[in-house]
Amino acid sequence: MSSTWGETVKISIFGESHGKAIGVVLDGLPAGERIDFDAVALQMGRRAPGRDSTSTPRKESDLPQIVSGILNDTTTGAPLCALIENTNTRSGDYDNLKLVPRPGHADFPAHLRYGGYNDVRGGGHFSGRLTAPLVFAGAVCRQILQRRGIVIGAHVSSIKDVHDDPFDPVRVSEDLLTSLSSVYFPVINESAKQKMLGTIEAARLAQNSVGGVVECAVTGLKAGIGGPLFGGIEPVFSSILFGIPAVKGVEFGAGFGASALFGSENNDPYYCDGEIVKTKTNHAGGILGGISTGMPIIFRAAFKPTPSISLEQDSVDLTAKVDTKLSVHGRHDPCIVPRAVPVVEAAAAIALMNLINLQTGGMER
Ligand SMILES: Cc1cc2nc3c(=O)[nH]c(=O)nc-3n(C[C@H](O)[C@H](O)[C@H](O)COP(=O)(O)O)c2cc1C
Ligand SMILES: C=C(O[C@@H]1CC(C(=O)O)=C[C@@H](OP(=O)(O)O)[C@H]1O)C(=O)O
Repeated sequence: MSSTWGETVKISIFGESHGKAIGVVLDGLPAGERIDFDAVALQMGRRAPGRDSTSTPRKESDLPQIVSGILNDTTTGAPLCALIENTNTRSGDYDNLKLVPRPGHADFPAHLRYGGYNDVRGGGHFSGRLTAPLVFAGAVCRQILQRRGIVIGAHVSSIKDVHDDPFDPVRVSEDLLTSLSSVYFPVINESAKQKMLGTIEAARLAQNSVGGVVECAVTGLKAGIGGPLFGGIEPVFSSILFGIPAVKGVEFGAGFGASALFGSENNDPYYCDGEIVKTKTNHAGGILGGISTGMPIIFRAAFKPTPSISLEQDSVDLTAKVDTKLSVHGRHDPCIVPRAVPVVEAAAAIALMNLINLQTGGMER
């Protein structure tokens, strides 16, 4: 299983949901970067399971143990390794799933791909739990970026058919991103959140699940970062975002909506703000030709509804090769989206560290 991503700053995520621990090795970080571990814990806590009825009841403290790469709260330049223990596993929930795969989860294709040797407990290496080390890595990277004026924040843009207000793609402020990125279930319009909570609770009570969209913005990225074709901002961001379990769509700026506009509507007209060239609109989401324009980066990631639901569904018995019924019992998120917000922000931070390449002086301190 290849769970390594990145070139200049490489992350390697290891572990399984019901194994002893999960973790990450971060390679290529600049040395001499002070890391605020309270700020790291804040991000880990926003994603951690066991919060309330919007999340899985599995409780984990998700406190990272630093194995290497940090001395006196400062990066040494050596690979940074962090371990996160699994303390609250209930593997009996998965006894029957080895033989009867859950529709919508990775059980069946993973069984074929790994000859039945994959760990199905808790989803094994396919589990959303593996986003805990991703958030750790992102929490480290975002501090290094923040020191250079780059701020990342996201909100729950929709849950099923309930929508939050969108970001203003031209004027999204650092202050808004900072406040969104410090809380669980961030929204711009609090009244939308109440409706979203109702939608998640109704699905949970009906033994079902719902999906939704996370919208993320980045400010402070200077113009001229990125490149054409495969090394551009969109491909680099997309490849890490699609690595997040349950992500089924990624769009930048006006995204799919741009396909329904005239060129005259979609093009973002330029103007001079003193010495700085800006655009009056930002359908491009701050990216043209894979390169930053200096306007805010805006993108969205769509999450499918949680696959493990207790409603009865059709499955198969892989040993007897007969059709059967399955209702999944265990501890699952009725909706992945609220916990996935810090995961999307983390993926953006790691992607940006690769695009900027601090080792060759991409952005001044
Ligand atoms: C933060 C997070 C939490 C998740 N929680 C659950 C869960 O409780 N139950 C579940 O069946 N899937 C959950 N998932 C989704 C599955 O891990 C995912 O659907 C599965 O690995 C199959 O991958 P795919 O949907 O990308 O094809 C979660 C994903 C994330 C990112
Ligand atoms: C533990 C976490 O979420 C888990 C993600 C997950 C899945 O299939 O993705 C299934 C559940 O695992 P378990 O059955 O062991 O409770 C969730 O609780 C976490 O995110 O830290």
